Amino acid sequence: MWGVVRSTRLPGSSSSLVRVLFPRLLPPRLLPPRLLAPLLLRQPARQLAAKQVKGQKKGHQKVNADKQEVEIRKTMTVGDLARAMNKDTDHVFEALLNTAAELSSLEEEELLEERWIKEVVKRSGMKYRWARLTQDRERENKDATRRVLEPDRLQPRPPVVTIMGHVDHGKTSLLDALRRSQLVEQEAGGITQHIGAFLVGLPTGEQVTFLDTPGHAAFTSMRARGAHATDIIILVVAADDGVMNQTVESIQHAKKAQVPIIVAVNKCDKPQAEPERVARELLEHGVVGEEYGGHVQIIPVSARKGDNLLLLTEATVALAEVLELKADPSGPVEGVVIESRTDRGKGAVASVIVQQGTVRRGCVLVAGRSWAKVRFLFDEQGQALEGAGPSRAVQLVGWKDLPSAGEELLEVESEQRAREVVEWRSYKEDQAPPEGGPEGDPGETAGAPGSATSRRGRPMPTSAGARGRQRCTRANRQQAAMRPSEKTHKTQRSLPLILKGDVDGSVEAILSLLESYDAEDQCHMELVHFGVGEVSENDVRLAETFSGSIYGFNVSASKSILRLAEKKGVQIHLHTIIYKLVDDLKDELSSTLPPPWCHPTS
Ligand SMILES: Nc1nc2c(ncn2[C@@H]2O[C@H](COP(=O)(O)OP(=O)(O)OP(=O)(O)O)[C@@H](O)[C@H]2O)c(=O)[nH]1
Repeated sequence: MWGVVRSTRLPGSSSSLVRVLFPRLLPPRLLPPRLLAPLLLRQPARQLAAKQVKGQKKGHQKVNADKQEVEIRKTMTVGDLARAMNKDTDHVFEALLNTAAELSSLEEEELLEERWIKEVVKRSGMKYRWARLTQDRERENKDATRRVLEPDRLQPRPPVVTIMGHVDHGKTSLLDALRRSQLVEQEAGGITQHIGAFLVGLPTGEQVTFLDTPGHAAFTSMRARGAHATDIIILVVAADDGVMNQTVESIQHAKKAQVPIIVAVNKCDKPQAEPERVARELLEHGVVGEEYGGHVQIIPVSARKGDNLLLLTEATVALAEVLELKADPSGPVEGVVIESRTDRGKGAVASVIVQQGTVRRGCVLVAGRSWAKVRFLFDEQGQALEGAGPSRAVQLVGWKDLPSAGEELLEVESEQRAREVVEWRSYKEDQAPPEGGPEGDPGETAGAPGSATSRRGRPMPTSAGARGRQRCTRANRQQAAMRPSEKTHKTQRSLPLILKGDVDGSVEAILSLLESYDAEDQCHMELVHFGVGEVSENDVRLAETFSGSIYGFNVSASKSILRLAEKKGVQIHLHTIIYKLVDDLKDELSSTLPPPWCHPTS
């Protein structure tokens, strides 16, 4: 989706240099003499230097002491190593020539194997020192973890349900209809707040918590996490449209997360409705309805008319009984953050689903790298609560920083302990390998700091926020590590970016989209900073320092900020439609490329 307009590789980019330097990709006779000569010259020089060192056995100790020391870690990219050695990345590639290292696929942001890290240092006439090992030995694990549950304390709890399905099949209408039915039932005059989830009570007294996740394709990553925080998925399929792409995608999410499905065949009020056809189409995707001998309940409904909504909720409760959902309402709180935002009056506010324990005022909680001493709890009607037990969705006020959606929530014994956990996680996150590294799918990183584990022990995908933070830290580190001359004479084209959004969920969704950017070799997208809230003076200053642009989604910028930006030559792009923002960004990335007729020759 990112295809930047011109596809010509930029001469001089590190990847093209690798190919030039790597003889297997380009036979030596094709190498331009300008590049070949220094290579041929350097090789014997290095061998000679090695021979000289061998011959000087007596002076060996002294030579070793004189060598430049490089601090190495087990996880280092080519770029990291180059910076640690105070060299450029081409030096690292060059040092790996004539070794078995896979240079053809090696890029600046790729992790190097430990043996190649050592080899590069050795071949550069330097010596290494393990940085991380000594630090790790000194640093004890201070993280907070989930507790081991005691079976005799467990009590039945309401199910947490996510509604998924194809665009326009009626997810929002169904959620609204369910929420309305609840309001009518309670006859509550309170204002319904969007807190990412709401509780529906049945006439029989049972309750269901519905996760109110956004339905658009752009929010796929959030939905994936929704599936992990949920007990049951209601799959909405329009009776007049049948099984479509995102219906299949939702089935896959459910299967991957091992969450059972109930199918709501919506729009059954329409004359074109064919619920039987939907049931047949679902068979092809392994969703077997009861009438075909399977276990999946397929219920015809109409969100518009409110038909069969009670039946749908009852089916959900019946399935929950089969699942024997239980939790311990006592003991330390555990949960998951489903939404977070900054409120003018209340400060950082997080909507969470409680999974174990009962959250109360005064509880000290950690979520990722944020912590809170709970000052207030509110339900979706804006009513203050004394406490909220398992499966309840509540808004919590009292956070020091905004936690990210999808993050695991854990109670700790004191504020001091919370600070300790957050400090430990920040340290671990800074140490973590970059996304796309050899440690597995970045979306499925288990046990990484700030990532959550579901109640069934399934790993929750790392939030786009956590990955974005890693990216930001690296971008800032790289910028900080640059010599002043390099800051002004960077050869690789790059677009430094500052991203602001109204709520955490929208920032996460945009970060997920940015992750699919695949034209790094043409223009490097450098995420300098991202966050929730209006465009601030600090954002403009950052953009000025990095010569970058600010992109805002559903946020504004005051007149004084706009004036400051104009004065500093910083561009602010404000959007209310996510795809317009992405299109605008694509245009800006394309505009950083040179016109096709003026590629530099060296
Ligand atoms: N006739 C009929 N129309 C419905 C029903 N439910 C939803 N619609 C209509 O279908 C359209 C899409 O409904 P939404 O609830 O926005 O669908 P959605 O799946 O949430 O859409 P996205 O958020 O874009 O994925 C709207 O025009 C609704 O009025 C229904 O039960 N019957």
